[in-house]
Amino acid sequence: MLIPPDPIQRFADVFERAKKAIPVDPNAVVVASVGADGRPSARVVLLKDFDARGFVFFTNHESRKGQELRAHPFAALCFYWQPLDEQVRVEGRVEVVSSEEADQYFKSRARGSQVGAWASLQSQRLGSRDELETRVEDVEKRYAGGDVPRPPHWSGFRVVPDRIEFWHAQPSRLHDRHVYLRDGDAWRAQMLYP
Ligand SMILES: Cc1cc2nc3c(=O)[nH]c(=O)nc-3n(C[C@H](O)[C@H](O)[C@H](O)COP(=O)(O)O)c2cc1C
Repeated sequence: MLIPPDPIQRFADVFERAKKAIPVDPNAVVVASVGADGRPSARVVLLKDFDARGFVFFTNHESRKGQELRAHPFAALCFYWQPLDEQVRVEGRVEVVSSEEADQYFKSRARGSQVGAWASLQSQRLGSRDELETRVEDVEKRYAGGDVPRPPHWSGFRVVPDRIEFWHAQPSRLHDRHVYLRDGDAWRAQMLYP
């Protein structure tokens, strides 16, 4: 098989197929970060945008992942689309998206999610559900009758890829692995043993 030259276009093609095959959250992706002690942590987020600049998700920048990614700005993403028998791994440096980009996405969110972004001290210890509900009510009161602004601690991270790997299952169990390594402005593709 000839390896397609552009991994971003290839991702776009696979993602289109994933959206058709998977009714719920086809954009769910595991993101791994590394703590100050060198210990990795991983969780699922939703991919909200991607293009040649990178892969974007939104979160609380004071959360565990937020603190880790700001202190050590490298991440690994891992998509697995079972109906497609396809895994895509993306690695690279992490940047914070522009305020305009974050504002634009925040405005498109449901009001409940906007309120939640203020009310939730994501990843901090929560004493009780009541405590959380009281915080939600307080935020609702504060912004009653008006728009909910984007909290300063809530924004997007863009993973700027320097390595993208496509893994595709083969019936022989000798699966296909194509890795793309960034080479200046271009990509260099090679196969890997499965
Ligand atoms: C399907 C799914 C989608 C999720 N999407 C997001 C998301 O886009 N942003 C986010 O901050 N957390 C999202 N979460 C919650 C995270 O997995 C995680 O619990 C939370 O961000 C706290 O992670 P941390 O303590 O490592 O920072 C999602 C969870 C699931 C299961």
